[in-house]
Amino acid sequence: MILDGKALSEKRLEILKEQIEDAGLYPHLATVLVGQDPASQMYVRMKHRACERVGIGSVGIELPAEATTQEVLAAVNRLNNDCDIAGILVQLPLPARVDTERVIEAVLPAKDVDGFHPTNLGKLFSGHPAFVPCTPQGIMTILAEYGIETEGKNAVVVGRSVDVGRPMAALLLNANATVTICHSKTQNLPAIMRQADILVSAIGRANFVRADMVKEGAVVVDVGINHDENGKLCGDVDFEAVKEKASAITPVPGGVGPMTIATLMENTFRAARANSCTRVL
Ligand SMILES: NC(=O)C1=CN([C@@H]2O[C@H](COP(=O)(O)OP(=O)(O)OC[C@H]3O[C@@H](n4cnc5c(N)ncnc54)[C@H](OP(=O)(O)O)[C@@H]3O)[C@@H](O)[C@H]2O)C=CC1
Ligand SMILES: Nc1nc(=O)c2c([nH]1)NC[C@@H]1CN(c3ccc(C(=O)N[C@@H](CCC(=O)O)C(=O)O)cc3)C=[N+]21
Repeated sequence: MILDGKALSEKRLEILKEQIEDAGLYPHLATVLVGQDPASQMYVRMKHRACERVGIGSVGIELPAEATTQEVLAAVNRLNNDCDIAGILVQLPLPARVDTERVIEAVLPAKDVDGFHPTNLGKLFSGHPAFVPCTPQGIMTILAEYGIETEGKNAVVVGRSVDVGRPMAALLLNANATVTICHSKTQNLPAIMRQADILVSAIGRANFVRADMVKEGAVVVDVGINHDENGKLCGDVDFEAVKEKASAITPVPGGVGPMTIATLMENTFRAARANSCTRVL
């Protein structure tokens, strides 16, 4: 079974558009982009396009690559204090000189639609999620929509980043899976991966996950966004070989990525509903 994140995201965006209309709200998402990285520019454009589709206004703040931590903090503070902004997304990665931690901690947790603020991550890890990072939340939506059970299952998450691997593990744990988190120092990684009923790969290496690392019948979720030797977009998983072994698998493109963006839109609507000072503009 191919887990069609693209189709599911389209469906969720349609539903969301109606919910936003019915609520009589015109939520706004602000993105903060520092520098001119073409991939980051593309992601921000994709997010603004999704906003437009569902009836969310978007404000794009762009700062030069030389911006200081103070300048980024000032931009975030202005957005925190702007009643019309429901959600704030600081596009990552920030240039190395900028103190990413300080910037993320400056975003008001109530506007942190990325779910990266320590308050929101703490809530997630304590089993009381508020805003949850969009990529792992989108993956949970895929699993739920396709009726994939997590309770009691062995879940293996490869990758421990704050934006994907760690919150993915917390969500699976909250959903009663038995969770193992692996990373670049993990010993016997293929043997651990072969134990997985649900295998999530968030590494960032083309064709890392081969068929011999996957248990027959496993559910395989591919978070990776890479380019193969021919420059073609691909995930972490050797899709053609692994799909023969897996009971279900997400493709790249068209799997996790579109669900990340749909979840961002859902989080922004939630932020707007909770934001007592959001007015209809
Ligand atoms: N589809 C989507 O919506 C999204 C896709 N992505 C993509 O997902 C991938 C991961 O993103 P992100 O989590 O931000 O990346 P990071 O680079 O922050 O983290 C990668 C993780 O993979 C681990 N890792 C790297 N190499 C190996 C290895 N050989 N064996 C085991 N573990 C390894 C690292 O371990 P260690 O900690 O030890 O260094 C690290 O924990 C990227 O391709 C990114 O583009 C990211 C966000 C959203
Ligand atoms: N603050 C912040 N929040 C993020 O959520 C965030 C971020 N920074 N930095 C970068 C990563 C990456 N990310 C993706 C979103 C959509 C696709 C996506 O839709 N991909 C399409 C393919 C798009 C293409 O053609 O390249 C797909 O997989 O089908 C991928 C990756 C969000 N990120």
